[in-house]
Amino acid sequence: MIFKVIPRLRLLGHSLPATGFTALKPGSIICFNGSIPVLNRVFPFKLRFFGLSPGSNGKLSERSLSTRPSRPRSGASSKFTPKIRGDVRASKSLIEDEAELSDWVGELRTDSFRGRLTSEDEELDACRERNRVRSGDGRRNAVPVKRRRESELDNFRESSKREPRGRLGDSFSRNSRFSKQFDGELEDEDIDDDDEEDSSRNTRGVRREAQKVDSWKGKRNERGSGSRNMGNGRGNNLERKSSSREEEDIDANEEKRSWKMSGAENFLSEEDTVIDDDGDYGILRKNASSALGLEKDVNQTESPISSQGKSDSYLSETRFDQISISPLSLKGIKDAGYEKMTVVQEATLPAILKGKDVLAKAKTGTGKTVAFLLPSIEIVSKLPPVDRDVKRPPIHVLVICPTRELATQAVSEAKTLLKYHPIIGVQVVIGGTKLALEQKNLQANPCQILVATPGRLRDHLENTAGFATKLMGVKVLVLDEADRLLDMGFRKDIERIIAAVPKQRQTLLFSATVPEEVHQICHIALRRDHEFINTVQEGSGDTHSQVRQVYMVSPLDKHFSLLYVLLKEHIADDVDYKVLVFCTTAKVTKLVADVLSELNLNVREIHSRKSQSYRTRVSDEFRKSKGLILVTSDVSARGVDYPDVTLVIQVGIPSDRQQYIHRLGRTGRKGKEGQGILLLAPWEEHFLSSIKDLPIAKAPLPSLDPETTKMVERALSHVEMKAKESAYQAWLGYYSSDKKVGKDKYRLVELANEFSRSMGLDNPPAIPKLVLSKMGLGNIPGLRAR
Ligand SMILES: Nc1ncnc2c1ncn2[C@@H]1O[C@H](COP(=O)(O)OP(=O)(O)OP(=O)(O)O)[C@@H](O)[C@H]1O
Repeated sequence: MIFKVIPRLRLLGHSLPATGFTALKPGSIICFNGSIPVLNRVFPFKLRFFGLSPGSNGKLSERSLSTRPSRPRSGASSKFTPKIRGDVRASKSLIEDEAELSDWVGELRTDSFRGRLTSEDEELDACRERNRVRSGDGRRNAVPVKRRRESELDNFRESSKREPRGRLGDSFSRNSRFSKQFDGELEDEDIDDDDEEDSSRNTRGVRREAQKVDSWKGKRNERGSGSRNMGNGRGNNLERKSSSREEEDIDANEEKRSWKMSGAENFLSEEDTVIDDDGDYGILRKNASSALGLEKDVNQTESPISSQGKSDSYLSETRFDQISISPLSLKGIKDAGYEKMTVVQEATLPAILKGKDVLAKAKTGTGKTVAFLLPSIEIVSKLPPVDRDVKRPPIHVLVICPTRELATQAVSEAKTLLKYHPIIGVQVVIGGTKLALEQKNLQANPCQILVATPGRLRDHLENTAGFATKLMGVKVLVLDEADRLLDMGFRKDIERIIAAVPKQRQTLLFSATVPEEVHQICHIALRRDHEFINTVQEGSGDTHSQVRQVYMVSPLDKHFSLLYVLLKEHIADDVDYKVLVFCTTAKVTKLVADVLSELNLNVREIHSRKSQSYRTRVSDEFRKSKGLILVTSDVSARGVDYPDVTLVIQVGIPSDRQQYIHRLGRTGRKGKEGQGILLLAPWEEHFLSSIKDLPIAKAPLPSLDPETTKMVERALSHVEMKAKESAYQAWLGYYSSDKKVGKDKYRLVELANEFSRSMGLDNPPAIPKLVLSKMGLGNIPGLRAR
């Protein structure tokens, strides 16, 4: 049984030696000063039934808003990380992308405990498609918007006038949403057929290259206080692994594995808090000591923020043709329709072109991809051309993205910028596609820029002849969504990749969220003298002011109906609606999509259980569409650039604050308006404390008439039992890993059964005994074991 698990998980790679983390070694920091003048702008609030009036939320009115006019839309960790021999194992060695992190534990269990089951996803897709055709695009089912009772509105207006709440520290220390992504799903099967094939492939042939890397690695000096010196810091418990190979651990400990909290939240210390701002104009640069509270103001003269006064605007005043970039890049930029640089592009370009390592923080949808791609291309364009006869032409720029969708998107942006650079090639390597095909492509079309997901990159390192040698040519390493890539779910892969690229390189870390933990561990990748460039104005919050955020609290049994009504209201309100509905796990995503589809809404679903070709197809469709609802797991949470998303609904608690911000960031991109609704059950309200610095206000629940409730019940009764069973189990797994909810197992089971009833089930679905015991729920009354 164990041997069956290993190839499926592709745990054939070498593990890194034991690692821990050194104390904080921050580099210099630049941040955009909080005093940049701004013009407040109030956007019309579109969630009319909420009764929010502009500025009604004290926080909102206090925030600095964009000076740019709002363009109308055109046309309208591990809590369940397996513990192995007492060592916390938070990452699978070769996880391809973010979503797979949640899958692999479930997959492991499936294989370990029950053997493989058949997937029905594609059949359901076809069925959903039939439904869609039958029902048209869903718009004609729109019901008139129901008016809120006046008193309800008044009450809400009153309550939303309250003062903004104080700032609360990031919740990253809950050890990441990765932990929450463990969803306890056992029924799934259709992940990465190709990956499975990859994993069993060529494992012996791999060794040569891998050994080369390892022996080379051994000779390397430490990079700054770097990754090889991670055994001494706080949080050693996170990665206190011996150098034994990952699959060996799995073999030996299969029976001992338990899904417990890693305690990773303990690895931070409050004393390391960075103070970002001292209230001066311009750029405030901080060095390492400033991160400990001793700030050093060295206002930069070479790159003043010409966007002062527009701190919430994504565009700066600097045009691309005013800066020193190659004419070929400039032509590509022009063709892309970019005229002015975005604030983050303007702020980071000089530092990157100067050769600095950069950690950059900028809000969602503000052009970070171009910010790291453009200077990277400039760097490559200045390198001497690679001789055609070179057997293994070097890769000069390596971009790592946490999801396949994001990697594909980055490549597409790179191609746009490279349009007039005939001799610079770009390629992508991602999971879910044939490794052999990628190997062929890499061979046939040498590229200087490679975009990859971490797991697949490791696959190539270990399976593709000459690949390790090519990586020795890397001059620029980029970690997009850096906080995600540096958290426990990807850490091992990232460490392995960092070990495979030269120490003498430039490293760029970009994200919309840079929690304090990232400052503490970024030395894994960055030089000590790196610059932290923060374009998020102090006090403006990490989300966009033009995105109206509300939360609603309602008992679970109303969630399906409420979701339906919210969607119908929105559809009626905006003919060009484009909605993302985020769910907690892949299986819950599927269930919600099934229900909404039964309700004749125009729905697509996307999550890690879908084949890559399906994911690509749906993603492309949603990008181009209007009048569509995409029900999704966290595969769409980060980075994906769907234009003109009108509403983001998050059902249930996101895994952490960062995830909330990134999910919400799918709307309100490029300065556009957007709306966000967080739908919680009463016992999920504790999550609000982690986002209490954000301008989110409580909204009243839309009223549910008996007819709507009946319709939803009917729709639920049409959803396959198997989908409900899987969702129930996944739900249980997800919330078991929540610090608060999962603490009291008796209460957890009561809530799970409430969820079961909300799906219209009289009795909760039975769960395999072994799974229950692995989840620590063996003897809890209220669960049905089988
Ligand atoms: N200078 C520019 N002018 C206009 N549009 C731009 C510019 N640079 C990038 N864009 C566009 O802005 C959009 C958002 O860019 P991108 O996806 O890189 O944002 P991001 O900051 O990485 O967002 P996220 O944090 O969600 O990943 C893209 O459609 C991109 O093509």
